[in-house]
Amino acid sequence: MISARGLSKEFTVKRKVTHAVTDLNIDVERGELVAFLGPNGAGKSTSLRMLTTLLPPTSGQATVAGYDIATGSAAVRSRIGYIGQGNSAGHNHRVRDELLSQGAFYGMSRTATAQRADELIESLGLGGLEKRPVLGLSGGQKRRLDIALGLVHSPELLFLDEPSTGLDPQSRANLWQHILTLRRQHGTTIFVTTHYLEEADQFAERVMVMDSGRMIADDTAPALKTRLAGDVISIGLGSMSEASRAAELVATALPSCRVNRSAHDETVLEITLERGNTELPRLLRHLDAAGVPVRTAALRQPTLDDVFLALTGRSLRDDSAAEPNSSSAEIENTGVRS
Ligand SMILES: Nc1ncnc2c1ncn2[C@@H]1O[C@H](COP(=O)(O)OP(=O)(O)OP(=O)(O)O)[C@@H](O)[C@H]1O
Repeated sequence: MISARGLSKEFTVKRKVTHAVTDLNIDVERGELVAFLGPNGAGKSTSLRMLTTLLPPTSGQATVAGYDIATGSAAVRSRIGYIGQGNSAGHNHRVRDELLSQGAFYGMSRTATAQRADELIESLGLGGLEKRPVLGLSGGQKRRLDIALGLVHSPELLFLDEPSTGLDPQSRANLWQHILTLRRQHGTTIFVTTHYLEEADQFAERVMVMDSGRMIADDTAPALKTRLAGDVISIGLGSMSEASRAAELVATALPSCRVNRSAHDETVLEITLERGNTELPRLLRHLDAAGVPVRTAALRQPTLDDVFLALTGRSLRDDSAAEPNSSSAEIENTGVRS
């Protein structure tokens, strides 16, 4: 569905060159759901705009839905849907009229457009809103209308640029349910950029990570986490000196792990390692036997943010995307010797 080789884009503004995207290589199979992650300015939108033929690349080539983006842009456009970051619907127009105009724009017959509009209104949960002006829709309803507009001509491939940004958690979850249902029903290939790491983790089969215009990772979320991040065990000690002693003992017992002090509490050690669930009991016994009582212990599965941190040394998570990690399990340890 998508094959890109060496795709690059430079912008020159007042003689200053920005390498927005450098040497991008992508292969996406029919039916895949791929999440494209990266911090602000990483080059995600520029990549999407090149793949959707909105922006000519500076160098490199790509075929999308079987056609070259440079020589077959009309064929590409007729086979894809692109939902950008802004709302695409006209504010004073009514929901169903917008869908009908979109069908006419793609050269569909009136009957086919009307049938498709009604199908999309039903499948995107817009029933009852057909005659409502776009201005009167909620944020989540507007985004669902945008998606419906992108799907009127039944594209094989749908590009979504941050579809859920600005929505409350419930509307985001609802939007994703609609996206997943569409995919299940029609087998649409979906390529989505998002700032929400949890969404990518939960819904995408494949995660591509961009940073500074380059692709730095491309795999399934579990594979990236296992290969790059590792589990994190946090253990709380009674004092700074006990934490130092525990850090030495841990580093000796598990030479391949990483031991850091928590940024929030220096008496807490954060130990990054593989197979945290089997290592945690061993570690507790070891510290106990050495006479270092552990006050608290917690095991956290890695997140995609840990993956980004491992790759770049920086966190991808910003405050607006922050959500508690529901998979962490906390275990109390009294520190009593056995
Ligand atoms: N039309 C343009 N002219 C000049 N520079 C641009 C243009 N479009 C993008 N850039 C620059 O290219 C780089 C990549 O931008 P891009 O919008 O692709 O990033 P992004 O990953 O989509 O970011 P965000 O998550 O904020 O949307 C940035 O440094 C941006 O300032």
